[in-house]
Amino acid sequence: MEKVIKVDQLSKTYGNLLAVDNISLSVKRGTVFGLLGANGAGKSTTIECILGTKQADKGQVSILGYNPQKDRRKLFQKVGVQFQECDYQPEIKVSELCEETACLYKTPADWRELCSQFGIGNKIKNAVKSLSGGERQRLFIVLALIPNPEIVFLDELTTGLDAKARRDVWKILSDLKKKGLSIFLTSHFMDEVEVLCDEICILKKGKVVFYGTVEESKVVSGSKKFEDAYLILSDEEVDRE
Ligand SMILES: Nc1ncnc2c1ncn2[C@@H]1O[C@H](COP(=O)(O)OP(=O)(O)OP(=O)(O)O)[C@@H](O)[C@H]1O
Repeated sequence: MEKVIKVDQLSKTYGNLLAVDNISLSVKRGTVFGLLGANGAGKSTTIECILGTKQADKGQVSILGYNPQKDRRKLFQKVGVQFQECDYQPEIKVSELCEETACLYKTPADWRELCSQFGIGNKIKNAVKSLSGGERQRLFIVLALIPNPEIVFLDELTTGLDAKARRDVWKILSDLKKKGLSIFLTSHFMDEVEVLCDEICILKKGKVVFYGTVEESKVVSGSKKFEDAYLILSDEEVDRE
């Protein structure tokens, strides 16, 4: 199967801190890849180095065969990114932000349909700043999908969403995956990872401590439940003792 993301021996330091330590991974087309790890394990830094928004100290990255730093313009049309926050004019409405975003792409998705799929169809006339935290989070997923991307990066996918909204998001992403979308996500919710991810990589202090499927993680750790497997492999239990 074609690999849409290839990362080879990526490292990134902040001063004396080795935040990403020699990470290699790849993502196959039409699959969901989950990057997991405790707070501070290096997930966001890895994503930013993959996207080229942060300069890695070492390593090679290719997205859809392009170098993300050199071929930013070409990748812009093909890759969606969910931001935790984004800059928008203070009074801008949901519809205006979506329209402005759609204008940037050659073949944008129907943002009205996306908004209603994500349960914010009745909010499009409202100011973005008036949305609840969970509504804004859903809007940011919509914005990431407006490019009609081949790959989408979703950092802390459903943080702040209620139980129903989380399940709705899982269903929509599963449907998009069936249509060929490749998804790179981070999440602290193991139920979500278990439902969505074809492959996972667990980081601890910037290093890969497990790479494989959810099922394999259970076998390797001798756990029946994935959450237990995650805690054992990421060593979070030991750290908290
Ligand atoms: N700009 C920065 N300058 C200095 N240190 C940083 C910077 N950004 C991140 N770090 C540190 O690098 C490490 C990795 O941070 P990162 O944000 O990548 O972790 P994360 O796995 O995404 O965490 P979380 O789950 O809390 O979002 C942490 O120790 C963090 O404090």
